[in-house]
This record gives sequence, structure tokens and C-alpha cells, in this order.
Amino acid sequence: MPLHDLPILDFRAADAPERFCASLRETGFAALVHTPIPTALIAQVGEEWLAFFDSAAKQAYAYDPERQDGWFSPEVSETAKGHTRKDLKEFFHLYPWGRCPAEVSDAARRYAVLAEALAATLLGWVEQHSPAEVRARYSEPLSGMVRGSDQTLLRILRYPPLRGDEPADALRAAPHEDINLLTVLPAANEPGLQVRGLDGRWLTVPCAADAPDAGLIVINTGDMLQEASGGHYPSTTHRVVNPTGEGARRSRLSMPLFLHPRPDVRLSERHSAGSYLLERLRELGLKP
Ligand SMILES: O=C(O)CCC(=O)C(=O)O
Ligand SMILES: [Fe+2]
Repeated sequence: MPLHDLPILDFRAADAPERFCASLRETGFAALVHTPIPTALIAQVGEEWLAFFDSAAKQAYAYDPERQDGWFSPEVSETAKGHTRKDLKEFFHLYPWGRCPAEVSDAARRYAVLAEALAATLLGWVEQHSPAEVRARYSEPLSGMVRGSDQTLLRILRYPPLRGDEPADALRAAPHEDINLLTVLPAANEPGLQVRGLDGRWLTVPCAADAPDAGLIVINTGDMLQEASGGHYPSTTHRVVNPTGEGARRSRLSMPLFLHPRPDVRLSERHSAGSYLLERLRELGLKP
């Protein structure tokens, strides 16, 4: 009996595109192994950034509210839409044009390039498996929406060990939906990620220990793809729950890449990608 609730799909299989899209349709999430992203690179990024978060050097990279790059301290963090408690996390937003700490190597940037290429391939799968009436809604091919975009970002996230004095209702990540088209998330080093299925039940998303050495990568649909597809691909609510026992003493590191279209892309009659993002960042308290 697996300890998680999602099928783990082999990226190399002939039926991977079809099964991948079916999984996105059913839960908003899909889990892939044996993608082109080297496991060793992911591990290297994890090690370097855990050390960075453990150091005082991060203080020099406080996030820029205008550009949205840099280090978001636990005090800034994020308050999920509709919630009042801040999440128990800190993170760094790495853009291709933004700041990258001198204390880490270029591994994260190399990883981001590969993750973006993977996301573009998967977006092609999503497009191929969209029924004609859904495809007709896309203002341009999905893969074209991200071409030349400078909005895609790598978020390197660290959930610190719990001290025991956290507010009772604070979570590592409160239930939320992602804003972007697709999110590429290499399986975290620790469990905790859950997604609310369409029937309302919380499902456990696999983590690295569920597929050792297979380079497990989790993908999920964001609100922009839900908007562009008229709901054909649902953007589902997910959260990161707090660990108990031994796990509470460990940090959890994860590094989602949020694939964003160019700001001028029309997602629907109501929204361009730019207007949509601005509205959502304001709701998160990250933009004045
Ligand atoms: O840390 C995780 O596993 C998920 C993070 C997440 O959902 C987010 O940052 O949007
Ligand atoms: Fe998320």
C-alpha cells in the first residue's frame, strides 16, 4: 500500500502524455519519474540553498516589492488568499534577470533552464490533449504563451524546523492555488504536500522517498491554465502540513518553478496574464 495517493508516471513511456493529462484533469497534479532533469543537479541545489538559508548572508538580499526578486523572510512570507496567518516558510525568488546570491553556484540557474524546458514540453502535451473546443479558447498555442517570457521564476523554499511556539493554526503552507500556468516541483526532501481532490478529500502527494533515485518531479496546474482552458484543467488547492515527531526538527526544502506567460498574453476575455498576476499579488500582500 503506497503512502501517497497519486500514480507515478514514467516520462519516457509512450502513453505518458495521455496519462499525464488525465492525472492533471483528475487532481490538478501529476507525478513523473525519469525526466531529463538530472537528480544530482536537484540534490546539489538543495544542499547549497539549505546552507544559504542557514547563514546570515540572506539578509543582504531582502526582496524587492517592485521586481519581486530576492529573499522573502519568514516575517514577510506569504498569507494565502483568504487566510490571516503567515505561512511558516522563507523563500528566494530567482528570475533569469534577477539577483542570485554570491554564496551559491550557478546550479540553481542551470536547474531553472532545464525545468523551464521540461515545462514547455509538458505544456505541449497539455495542448495536444485539449479537446478542440478547449483548444479554440487558447488565444495562441500554449507553448507560444511562454516563449520569450521573463516572468517565469524559480522559488527556492525552506520550511524551518518547528520550534514548538508556532501559532496553533499556522501551517508550513496554508491551502492555496498557484497563479501561473504550470508548476514544476521536484519532489521535496520531506513529506507534507497534500492536494484537495475534486471530491474534497486531501490526497498525499509523493515525496522523494516514494521513488528513490528516480528523479521524481511533481507538476501541477495553476489558475492561469484553468482560466485559459475554461476550467478543463482545474487548478486545485494544495497545502503543506506541519510535521510531527522527529520530522519537526528537520528543514523541508522545495523548489517549484512557476511557469508564467508573457504579460501581454490574453488568457480569457476577462484577463491578460499581466492584469491577472497583479491582482493576485495584491491579494497575497506582496504588492502594494
Ligand atoms: O513546498 C511544496 O511542496 C509546495 C510549495 C507550494 O505549493 C508553493 O510554493 O506554491
Ligand atoms: Fe503552490
